[in-house]
Amino acid sequence: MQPFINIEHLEKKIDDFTLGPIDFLIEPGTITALVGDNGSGKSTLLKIIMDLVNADKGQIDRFGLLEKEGDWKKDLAYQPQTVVGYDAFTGEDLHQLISHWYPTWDEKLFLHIINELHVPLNKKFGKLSQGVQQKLTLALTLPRNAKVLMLDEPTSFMDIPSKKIVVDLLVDWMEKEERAIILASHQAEDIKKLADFIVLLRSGKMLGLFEKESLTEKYRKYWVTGLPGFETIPGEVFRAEHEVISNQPDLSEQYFAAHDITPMNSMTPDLEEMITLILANKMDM
Ligand SMILES: Nc1ncnc2c1ncn2[C@@H]1O[C@H](COP(=O)(O)OP(=O)(O)OP(=O)(O)O)[C@@H](O)[C@H]1O
Repeated sequence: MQPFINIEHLEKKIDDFTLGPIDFLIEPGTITALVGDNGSGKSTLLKIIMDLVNADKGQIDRFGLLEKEGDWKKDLAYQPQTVVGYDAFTGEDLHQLISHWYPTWDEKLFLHIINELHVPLNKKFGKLSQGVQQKLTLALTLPRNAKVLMLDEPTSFMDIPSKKIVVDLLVDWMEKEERAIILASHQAEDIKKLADFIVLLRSGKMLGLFEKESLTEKYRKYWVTGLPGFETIPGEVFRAEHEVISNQPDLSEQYFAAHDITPMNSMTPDLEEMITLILANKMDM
């Protein structure tokens, strides 16, 4: 199946910051999370995909159309981290304006989101709290029914119950047609629940595109005392005082047995921990 978006050798320099080279595909039916430390280039990458910022090198193929050709914008719905120009309008004003621009607008879905997230439509956007602004913005983005939804930190200001509702709304939205989501997020729970793939960015460099499970499944974390400090055990990719993470648990456990070492406990490491270690460059990949 043809990918919705194909990004090849993309690079962008802004002052002393360099994004890229970036290479990845967005396939129909997938959710990809862009994850990286602050200032790693997630928002810039989304803006380049949306053609709001020009890249210096590389190319983006959107729905089979290269670069600037064709009318692809209706197929890409983008929710920026901060929306500009909404403040003076009420939710209802924005609803009327935006729903008219999109022939595929799903009014039922809009009303459902407003209802689920308790968004008042009679107040000016600028007077709403940041969390409610995010809810209203999502309600004005999701019903456009684009093929690809690009969300930049969509739940960062929301309360915990609302974040859960948004995850459910996005899962439902994905199920209706062949669609895809690109999500820039620092929210570990959203990433865990939603992402199929994770693009890791560190200071503008793409560390890779990982299947979410691949970041945890093959690893095992052991709590262990009595390890020789001078020797790396088979499979070891990370060590702290009484912790070892291994990418070859069988070999590590053979080593423990051969050296009369009994781990106090072991478990599959948490996704958040693995991402933290990789971004901090503390783990051998
Ligand atoms: N308009 C701009 N002018 C100057 N520098 C910019 C501009 N936009 C982005 N940058 C720089 O580009 C880099 C990447 O910023 P970007 O906002 O893309 O990161 P991010 O990963 O989205 O960060 P965060 O997680 O904090 O939202 C930063 O160093 C930032 O200062």
